[in-house]
Order: sequence, then C-alpha cells, then structure tokens
Amino acid sequence: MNILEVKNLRKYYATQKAVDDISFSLAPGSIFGLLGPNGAGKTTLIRMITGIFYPDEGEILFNGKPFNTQTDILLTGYMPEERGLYKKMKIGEQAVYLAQLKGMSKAAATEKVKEWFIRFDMQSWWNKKVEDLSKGMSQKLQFVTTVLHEPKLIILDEPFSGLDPVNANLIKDEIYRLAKNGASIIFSTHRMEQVEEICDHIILVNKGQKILDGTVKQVKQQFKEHLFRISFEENPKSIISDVFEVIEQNQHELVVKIHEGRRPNDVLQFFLDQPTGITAFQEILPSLNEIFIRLVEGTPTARQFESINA
Ligand SMILES: Nc1ncnc2c1ncn2[C@@H]1O[C@H](COP(=O)(O)OP(=O)(O)OP(=O)(O)O)[C@@H](O)[C@H]1O
Repeated sequence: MNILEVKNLRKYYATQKAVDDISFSLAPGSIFGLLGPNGAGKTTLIRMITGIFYPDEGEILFNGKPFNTQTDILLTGYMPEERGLYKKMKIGEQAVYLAQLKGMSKAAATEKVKEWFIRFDMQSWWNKKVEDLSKGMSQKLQFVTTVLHEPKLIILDEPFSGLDPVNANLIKDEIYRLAKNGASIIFSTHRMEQVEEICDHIILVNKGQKILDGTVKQVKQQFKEHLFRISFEENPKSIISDVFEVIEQNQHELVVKIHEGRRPNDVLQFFLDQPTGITAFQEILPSLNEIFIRLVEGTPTARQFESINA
C-alpha cells in the first residue's frame, strides 16, 4: 500500500492558484523528488501534506486513511527550508525536546539523540547553543531532529544547502539508509543533479500544476532525442548515411541522431561494414536539468499573480 496518496489537491490564495489539482502517490521506501521553479507551489503542497494548511479541495490519505493531524503527524518528519531551531537552547536538550514533541518518552529520546550524535560525530555539541553553530552545523542538527523519531514519511526541503561535500555525503547516505529501512522520502530541491543521483521517482510542478510524473528513468526515456555517442579506433571512412545525421564530430568520436524508424543496430551495422574498430557505443539521454528547462521554458522567470474567480 502507498504510504501517501495525494488526490486532486487545490489551494488558492486570494491572488494565486498556488496548487491547482495535483495528485500523486508515494510508495514505501521511495525517494521522491518534488521539483518546480520558484513560486510553483511546492511549499504550499508540502504544508498541506504536513497538516499546516488545510486544502481547499482534495484529499490526503496516509496509509490508506485520511491524514490525521493528531496522530499521523507523529509519523512524519519535516525539515522546512526556513530552519526552525531555538537559538538559545542547548543543542542536546533541544533535540530531546523536539523528539518528545513527536511522541517519544524522555528516556527513549535521550537514547536516540545520543545514538545520532555519535553517528554524526556531534557529541561535543550537546551543551552548546544553536547560535554557536555554523550554517552547515545547524543544518546537520536540523536533519537529526527531523528523523530521530523514526518517521515513516520524511519531507526534506533543500537538505544539502550550506553543507560541505563531506557532510552532504553523510546526509545522502543517511537518506539512502532511511529509505532502505522503509521510510518514504519527499525531497524538494532546485539542484537537478542531486535529484538525478538520489531520487527514484519525480514530479515536476509548474504554476500550481503537475506537468511531469514518473521514475527518473521513465522521464529520461520520454524526453530522449535518439542521440548516440560512438567512439572509434580510427576515424571512419564514411559518415554519410540515411540511417542517421551527424550532430557532432570530434577526433575518433561522433554524436549521431538516428532517423525515425531506424534502430541503433542499423547505425552499428553501418560502421561494422567499415574497417575501423568501434570502441564505445552509448545512448545520450537528456539530463533532468535539460528536461526541467525545456518544460518550464516560456514560463516567465518570476511567477505572475492571477486573479481568482473560482
Ligand atoms: N501566504 C500566501 N499568500 C498569498 N500567496 C501566497 C502565499 N504563499 C505563497 N503564495 C503564492 O503561491 C504560489 C506558490 O508559492 P510556494 O511558496 O508554494 O512556491 P514554491 O514552489 O515553494 O517556491 P520556491 O521554490 O520559490 O520556494 C506563489 O505564486 C506565491 O506567490
């Protein structure tokens, strides 16, 4: 069963259709990318999923039942983009307190916090205050406080911002581990290379509407342009063919676009009939970044306000 089902959600502000009929589902153990340009509606969507806002229309099912803001909230962990830690409170106490708010006993929370602080090498931070931490350090703390009550649904908004590569890797490995242990993760970011690396499923939201939904592999296949890179021992004798068009030519390497109705095997056959050896043959799939730009191209760089008549 899906951990989360979002059905036809709508949220309109006075001057904006922030979320306009969005549906998607989230399987257990899945790492799900929620993507979209600035102002697309991602935060509004997340706030409805986490019970901060009520939707104007639509339904959110958690484990197959309508989301219960009292009990299901204890099974979710949300790391918002604007970080919410108490600056003056001691770090250890604060982590224990936040875990208690999520339903853990003080003893169990203390145990868990100690475990996480050892795992992230943060033991010496216990009696420090958040105001003593750097941006990256408080980011790490925020991540720990988001996941330490072992939520079934974890929502991370730009979790790597401000982290150095070593700490970003640490968090990334934890995301994989949590997903492997069955947690479902919604990951919102503008960094497409991170999405490509981490997420198995994505949706792309633009102007409040879902315009793309699928696994990373499916999405890339959907937008492929039938481009192949071929490397040779020596330059081939002939590169003129009715099977493909040459897009790029470098020494001992070609990028070709296969004509409609032709297959990669036809390209290979063309070159196999020549004396030069083929050393590599690989399809070039578009990056998520290219797909994102292509799909939101034409959208003004700043989202415009609209008047709502509904
Ligand atoms: N409290 C509010 N009142 C009125 N309009 C709002 C409010 N919050 C958001 N909006 C509008 O709703 C739309 C969606 O905003 P939202 O914050 O959900 O976008 P986002 O995808 O999270 O953007 P970003 O990537 O910039 O964080 C925007 O056009 C924004 O102007």
